[in-house]
Amino acid sequence: MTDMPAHRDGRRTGGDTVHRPADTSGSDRTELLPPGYRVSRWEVTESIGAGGWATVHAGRLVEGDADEQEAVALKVLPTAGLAPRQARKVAETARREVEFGRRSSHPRLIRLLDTVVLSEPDHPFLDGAIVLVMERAERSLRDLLDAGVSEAEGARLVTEICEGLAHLHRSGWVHGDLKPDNILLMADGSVKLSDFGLVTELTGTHGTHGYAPPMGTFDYLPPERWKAPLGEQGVEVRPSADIWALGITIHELFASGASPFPGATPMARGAATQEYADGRAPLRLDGAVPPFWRALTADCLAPTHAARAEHTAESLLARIAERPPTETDAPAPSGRPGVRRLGRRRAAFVTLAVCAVGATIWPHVEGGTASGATAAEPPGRIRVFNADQGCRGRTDKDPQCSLGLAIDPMRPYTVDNVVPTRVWHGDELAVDCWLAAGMQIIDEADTHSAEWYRVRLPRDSGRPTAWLPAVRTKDRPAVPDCPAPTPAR
Ligand SMILES: Nc1ncnc2c1ncn2[C@@H]1O[C@H](COP(=O)(O)OP(=O)(O)OP(=O)(O)O)[C@@H](O)[C@H]1O
Repeated sequence: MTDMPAHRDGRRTGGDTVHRPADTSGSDRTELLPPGYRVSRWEVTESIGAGGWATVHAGRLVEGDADEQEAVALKVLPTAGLAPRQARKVAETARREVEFGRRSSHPRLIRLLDTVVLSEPDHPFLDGAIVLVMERAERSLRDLLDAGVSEAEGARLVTEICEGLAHLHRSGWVHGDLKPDNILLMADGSVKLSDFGLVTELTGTHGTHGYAPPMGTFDYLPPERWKAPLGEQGVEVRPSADIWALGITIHELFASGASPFPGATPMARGAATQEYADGRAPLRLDGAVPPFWRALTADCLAPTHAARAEHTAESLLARIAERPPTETDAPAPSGRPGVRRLGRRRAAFVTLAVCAVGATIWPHVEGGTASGATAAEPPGRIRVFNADQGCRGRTDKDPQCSLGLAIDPMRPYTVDNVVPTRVWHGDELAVDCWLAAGMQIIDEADTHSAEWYRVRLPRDSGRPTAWLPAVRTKDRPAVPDCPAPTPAR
């Protein structure tokens, strides 16, 4: 979130000029808290960066239980020295983040672990500052833009962004400031949305809209926001605003950071946005954006709320799941599928913990045994292991904790390559055979493996078998080698 004129991209919303006060700390804002500084049970290790209102530091847990998250990010929102109006904005930002963090939890959203108010009578700039303690990401999507991504990698990233958005919208919230800076990448490469300072709860008779402070980031604001009246409650926002921001983000992802709207400054690009929305200029998408994503981006960038509203995060996820495979998804000559254009990026990540589209559960697992398997006695059995600690030790089959089985172990492990049947931590599966060299998978604990197990599916699931990455089980049964799999759909 920002409405600062001096921000990296000169971002600021229209009609609400707010200037950051002179920094009274006497130091670089990003070093607001020195290494070793103690914030409740955490200690600052280094600085990460600064946004419009906040500075973010890396921290580690120095007092707590062994199963608590050790690496955290500490987002500091100082209020001292601000004019009353600015202080109110910071407090409102913090209030939204905390309220949202308290009520929402999803694997695609950065988790808020705690909030702390600093008491530093001898340091007026820090005294009363609010610190949000969050899970720590490795970097943001912004860091990937210059180098560009392959289509397969882009597909995975957009899928995961949509999963986060779909959850938000389903739960009745609008993010309000979606952009590559607020799309964080964890150590395993998975996506989590962050920065909920402008998050808005949908109200209205049918829960269709909410009201937010007149802030945001110029380059990601939908055309209607430029003309939105500012009422007592703020400006009206709807989920379609996030879909617009998603369209800009997808374009930037495939076009090495380029906006679809021409202009040297955010204001100029804003003017171009309005020309397009008024029908005075066509939408010109960069040729680097692959055909499937061009069509999707154009729908996200439908010029009016009404036209955009039919493209929800859920419907986009379903479209992506149906995406026909392209050349970059096909096995590479080296026999290591899909890795050619990933460069330093890893081959494939376990990204299928959540699959919002058409998931059905493993219907015959009772007491942890897959009794509905197809043929007679299987050569082996394995238990599913979920690296996400929060998903272990629960028995409620929460969809957020479900794991996917691949259709083809040689293709990227993405939503278009999984069967509808889901499995959960502890499920026992019948195994036919072991594959040594499929698509390489990296789990949340950074375990790499190209090994897979072919597991049997229940009789009524439409196909006899599917594939579980070996990183998803701790068992190593003595089963025969699988024959080389033939490409499947
Ligand atoms: N949980 C986190 N883990 C790791 N880095 C983070 C985390 N949250 C934020 N950051 C990084 O810290 C920096 C500042 O983040 P912040 O949310 O304050 O600002 P921003 O989103 O860049 O700007 P603004 O909120 O003003 O639009 C960014 O580089 C961001 O990627």
